[in-house]
Amino acid sequence: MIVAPASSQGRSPALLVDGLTVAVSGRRLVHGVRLEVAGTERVALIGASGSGKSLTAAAVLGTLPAGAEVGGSVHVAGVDVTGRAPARRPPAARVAGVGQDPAAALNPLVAVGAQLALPLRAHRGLRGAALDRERAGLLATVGLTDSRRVLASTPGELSGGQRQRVCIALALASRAGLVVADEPTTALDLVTQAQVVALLREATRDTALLFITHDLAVAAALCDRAVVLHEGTVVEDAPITRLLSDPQHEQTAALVRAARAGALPTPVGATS
Ligand SMILES: Nc1ncnc2c1ncn2[C@@H]1O[C@H](COP(=O)(O)OP(=O)(O)OP(=O)(O)O)[C@@H](O)[C@H]1O
Repeated sequence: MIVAPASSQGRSPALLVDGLTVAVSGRRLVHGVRLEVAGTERVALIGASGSGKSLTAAAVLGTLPAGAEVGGSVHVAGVDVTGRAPARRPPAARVAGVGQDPAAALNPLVAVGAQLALPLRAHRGLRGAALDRERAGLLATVGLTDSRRVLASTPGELSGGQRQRVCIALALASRAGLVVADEPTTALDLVTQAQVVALLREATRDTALLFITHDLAVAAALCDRAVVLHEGTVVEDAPITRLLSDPQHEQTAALVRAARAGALPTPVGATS
């Protein structure tokens, strides 16, 4: 089903999640989430641990656990992909994912070059010299200039930051209109975190980004707007500058305090 155009230009948003509910083993964990990401917008989905960020991201990516019950709708570029696995979505509704653990996302036994070749062949039909040029170009885009060495390396021969750069290159390889990055900097040291955030900003210049994080400071460095989740419900959706200066919900205020203190957020209602 094609949704009605959302923007004034008459184009469907890159992502429209409406009334999303997710239940696992009969337990409702996401309750009617609504969020929208326009064409080249970068939006943070933010909340404390357990607030439902990853389940929402998984519903968008089509990677919910088997048996999860989904309600409401997920539209990517106007295409209804609710409950559809990635392989059952048309190319126009492709979503690229970057996870929090690059070591888990990459095949440890296969050289980076071969892993990068897969989406370039499958989604863009590249072969031979064109494939080689695109691989080197993608690695340069993510700041890996020693492309010959990186392409020949297995993931274990790279640093954690280099592995995450490879994952971002993989996400860009399919030219999906929407990138969903679920806590992609969590496993990295502070300096590498800042580099990966800068890279994501640059790499998603022409792409929509849904950036999942518990850290409002990281979100502010990358995104213009944030959707705040609490116990599976959206409690606030506003420009990040407004969230920082004038949080409307207690949970947002807790995230602001945590960002200012450089610490992890304490869920609202916690007694310690
Ligand atoms: N496969 C699953 N089976 C059962 N419960 C789950 C499953 N995945 C998540 N949950 C539960 O759903 C709730 C939301 O989890 P989710 O992973 O979406 O939170 P999150 O905001 O991404 O947290 P974190 O920041 O810690 O990753 C939590 O209570 C979690 O325990």
